[in-house]
Amino acid sequence: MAEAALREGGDRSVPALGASSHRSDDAVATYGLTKRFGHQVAVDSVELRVPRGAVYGFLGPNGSGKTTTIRMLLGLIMPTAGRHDLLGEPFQEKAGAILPRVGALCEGPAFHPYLSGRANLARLDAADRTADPRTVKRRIDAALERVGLTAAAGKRYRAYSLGMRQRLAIAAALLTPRDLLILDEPTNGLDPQGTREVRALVSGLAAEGATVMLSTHLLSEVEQICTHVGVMHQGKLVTQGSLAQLRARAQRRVRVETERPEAAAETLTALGLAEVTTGPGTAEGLLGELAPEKIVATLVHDDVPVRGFGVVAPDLEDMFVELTGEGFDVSA
Ligand SMILES: Nc1ncnc2c1ncn2[C@@H]1O[C@H](COP(=O)(O)OP(=O)(O)OP(=O)(O)O)[C@@H](O)[C@H]1O
Repeated sequence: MAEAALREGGDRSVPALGASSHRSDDAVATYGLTKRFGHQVAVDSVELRVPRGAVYGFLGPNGSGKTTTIRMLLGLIMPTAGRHDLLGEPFQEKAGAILPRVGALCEGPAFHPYLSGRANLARLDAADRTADPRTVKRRIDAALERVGLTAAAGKRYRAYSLGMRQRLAIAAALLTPRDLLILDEPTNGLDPQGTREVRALVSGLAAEGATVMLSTHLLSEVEQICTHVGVMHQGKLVTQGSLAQLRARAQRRVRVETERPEAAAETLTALGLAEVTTGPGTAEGLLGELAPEKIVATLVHDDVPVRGFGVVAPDLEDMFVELTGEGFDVSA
C-alpha cells in the first residue's frame, strides 16, 4: 500500500504547518501539534482533521501518542509546538468559550465511592461555573437517562460495574449539551457487555448530531462505530480519512498460481502491473485499472499454465499493518 497515496487523499487539503491565518470548519483541526517530554517526541507535527458529524476513531498501539494528543486538545497540557482549533475556533485564544461545548472523557472525573451516581453528578455540576444551577435536576435526569442509568441512579458508585462507571463518566460529560465529545479509550477495561453499552451510547450520541472523537487500540471498534479514522504510530499520524475512502484506496492485488512463476511475472510486467513479485508457485502484482479477464487471457496466450487466479483486496488491517509495521488487536 502506498503510504503517500493514503496521505495525499485525505478528506481535504492539509494546510502548511503553522498556517496561523487558516481557520477550519472541522470540529477538530490541529496544525503541527507537537509534544516533547525531554528528548522524547511523544506527538510529532500531527495534523488532525475531524469533520463535523464524524465519529472519528483515533487508532494506535499503546504509547503511540493518543492520550498526549487528547490532553493537548483539551488544554490539559501545553503543546511544545503547533496549535489547534476546536469547533472552528482557535483554542489558545478562545478556550473559555469553546470548552463548555466540549464533553471529555480523559483521566476520568473523580467520583466519590460512597455517593450515588446522581449525587456524584450533582457534585460535578456544582463545580462547573458555566452550568446553570436552575436546570440542574432536569439536566442530571437527562444525562442519566441518556446513558441508561436512571434505574441505578440512587445506587452508590462503589456498587457500579465497570460499564456503569464508564457510562456515569460519559453522563458527566453530557451534563450540558455538547457539540463535540472527546473520549480517551472509552471501552478500555470493560467486559463485552460494558463495551457494547458504551459503543451503543457513542453511536446514539453521534446520531443525535454530536461529533465524536474517541481513541482506541482496537481496529474492530473503529470498524464497528466509526465513520473516520486517524492512525497514530510512534507519535506520528500516519494516515487519516473516512473509512470508505481508505477502503476504496486499498489497492487490489492479482495472484497467479502457476508452475512457471517467472513466466507469469513477465506477462504481468508486460501488461503494466506494478510491484510484481514471485514466490514458490505464485506471481503477484497490483491490479491497477486492468480487467482481470484481460490478464487471464494474456497469461493463456503466453502459454503460462494457470492453476489458480485471484484478486485480493487488502482489508483495513492489512493496510494499517503495512503503514505501522504492527498488528492491531482485532478482538472484542
Ligand atoms: N508526562 C509524561 N512524561 C514523560 N513521558 C510521557 C508522559 N506522558 C506520556 N509520555 C510518553 O509519551 C509517549 C506517548 O504516550 P501516550 O500516553 O500519549 O500514548 P497512547 O497512545 O495514549 O498510549 P496508551 O494507550 O498506552 O495510553 C509514551 O512513550 C509515553 O511514555
